[in-house]
Amino acid sequence: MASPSDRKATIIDGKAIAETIRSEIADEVRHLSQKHGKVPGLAVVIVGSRKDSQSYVSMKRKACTEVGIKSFDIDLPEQVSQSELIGKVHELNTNPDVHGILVQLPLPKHINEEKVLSEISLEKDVDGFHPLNIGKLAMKGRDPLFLPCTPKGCLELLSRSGVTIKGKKAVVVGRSNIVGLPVSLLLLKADATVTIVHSHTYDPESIILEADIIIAAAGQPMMIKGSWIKPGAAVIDVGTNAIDDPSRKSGYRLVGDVDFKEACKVAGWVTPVPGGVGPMTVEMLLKNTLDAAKRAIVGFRKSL
Ligand SMILES: NC(=O)C1=CN([C@@H]2O[C@H](COP(=O)(O)OP(=O)(O)OC[C@H]3O[C@@H](n4cnc5c(N)ncnc54)[C@H](OP(=O)(O)O)[C@@H]3O)[C@@H](O)[C@H]2O)C=CC1
Ligand SMILES: Nc1nc(=O)c2c([nH]1)NC[C@@H]1CN(c3ccc(C(=O)N[C@@H](CCC(=O)O)C(=O)O)cc3)C=[N+]21
Repeated sequence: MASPSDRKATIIDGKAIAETIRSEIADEVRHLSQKHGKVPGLAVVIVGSRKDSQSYVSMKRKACTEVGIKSFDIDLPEQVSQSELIGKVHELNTNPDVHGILVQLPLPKHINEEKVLSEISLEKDVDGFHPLNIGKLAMKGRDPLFLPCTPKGCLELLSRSGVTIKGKKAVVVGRSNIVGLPVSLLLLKADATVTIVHSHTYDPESIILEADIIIAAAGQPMMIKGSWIKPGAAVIDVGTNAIDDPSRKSGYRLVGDVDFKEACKVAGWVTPVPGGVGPMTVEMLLKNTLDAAKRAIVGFRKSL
């Protein structure tokens, strides 16, 4: 008889799934430009010079170029004032060649994130971070124009792996505006019973242990041990944490919020870090930009 330690989870290959989606998007972009003579445009705004933000932004810009989306690069200095940044957003709102606008987070402390995100035109909010888009996500019977990219990527990974959500117990670890909260709302819309664990939760282990689906987005390296996972559960690891690793040239490596090795022995499905949710986030951004361009160019309407 197989002992629990022989159990082998299916590793969800986010990178491969993202590549498939990328070629579908590239085909659609080509089709759109042949038929209408216009290409989708994405403005990526970065303020300051945080290393991690710069690396994420360059990944997004490179991905755009690869599928034929025109990337508008807006690099602003750390000291830029809130009103200058909002002025830039307004300019992009009225530029007909720009179909999507992304303001990379976090912003410097002197800038009010919510104020800036609220100024992005709803039709161009490809990050899905506009308060009205999030509000609609939270309400029954309302559909936001765009779903936030990381949460949308998590659900896409589940559905492409054949994991159903309806009626399942889902536990989300983290409640941030960009991941934890919207992914909880999406799971709820998909008819899961959702519990949210955060930094004040008493005994997170026993709550997580009940989950059929775990979404880990706490930013705590390898916090979730194998013994916290119900055998057969689907584990989606959003965490992207750099930890010191002197054996690497870079001096660090990326780990998730889940102990991947242990999870592989217990879970039914598990996503790796890197190569899981991260590449899907980028793909969902391209997809949202394509949808925004279709709406603007051919008046395409799609319920999300
Ligand atoms: N792969 C991808 O595409 C993306 C990956 N990420 C990664 O996901 C992780 C989360 O990002 P983000 O949501 O922006 O992070 P935040 O720091 O904004 O939020 C973290 C959340 O986790 C909760 N939390 C922190 N520590 C614990 C703990 N010990 N137990 C339970 N809950 C805890 C916090 O609780 P409280 O609210 O009480 O403070 C908070 O709600 C990071 O590693 C980030 O790098 C983020 C975006 C995209
Ligand atoms: N306005 C805004 N929108 C965002 O979507 C947004 C943001 N701000 N701020 C920061 C977070 C973080 N984020 C990631 C995107 C891709 C990977 C990704 O592709 N990761 C690769 C590894 C990348 C590497 O090797 O460094 C992977 O997991 O395989 C990770 C994290 C988007 N974010």
